[in-house]
Amino acid sequence: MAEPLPSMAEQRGPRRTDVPDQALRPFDEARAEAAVRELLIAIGEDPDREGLRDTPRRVARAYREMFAGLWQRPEDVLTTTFDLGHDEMVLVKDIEVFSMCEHHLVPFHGVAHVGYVPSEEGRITGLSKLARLVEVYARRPQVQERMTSQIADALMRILQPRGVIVVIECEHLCMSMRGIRKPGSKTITSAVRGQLRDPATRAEAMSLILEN
Ligand SMILES: Nc1nc2c(ncn2[C@@H]2O[C@H](COP(=O)(O)OP(=O)(O)OP(=O)(O)O)[C@@H](O)[C@H]2O)c(=O)[nH]1
Ligand SMILES: [Zn+2]
Repeated sequence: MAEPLPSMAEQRGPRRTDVPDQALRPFDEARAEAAVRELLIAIGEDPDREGLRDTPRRVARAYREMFAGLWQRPEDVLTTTFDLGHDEMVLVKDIEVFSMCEHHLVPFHGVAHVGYVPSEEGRITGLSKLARLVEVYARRPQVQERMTSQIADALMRILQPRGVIVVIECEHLCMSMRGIRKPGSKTITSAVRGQLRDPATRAEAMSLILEN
């Protein structure tokens, strides 16, 4: 007989409301594997049948990759900056995003648009770094609203631009493949900081984002 697992009540720690910016501990592949094996048993499957034998290991590795953002800091990806003297808006559109809904641990995916107005000195970053920043926050258990504001706040803090706009459009599979089952619905979130709050600048950014 397998040892009974401790009840959820026994396993729960104190409730915390803050979201840590970093992983609380290193990734524990053995624990992830054991948990997936346990999940397969819980859904009535045989984790020892041929097709499932390697699944706990595969899922553990896939989770390590999908949640890799927990071990990354935005400072580490926004390293390359240049003083180009360009002080007009820079916008990178249609950055593909895959994240995991923290309520159901199923994916949500879509696109992110990230724009900023550089500081007076025109300090800018590499364009790919904006996409890397999106990845840092997407590869975590997330809600779309928090991911949107985390990206905006990290850019403001590290690059110190005059303003930032982040718009994210995603389909949540927890609304498509289960629950309410509404495939195709899109959730749009935005976070606007600094000078981009100004209606004219914001409208310019939004028209660039929405035009095809
Ligand atoms: N605001 C927000 N809600 C989300 C996000 N991802 C998933 N959700 C919602 O989180 C909610 C969780 O609701 P619960 O009632 O606790 O869970 P549930 O019974 O599985 O809910 P249903 O999905 O309605 O079946 C659902 O309404 C989801 O649509 C997100 O990124 N942002
Ligand atoms: Zn969900």
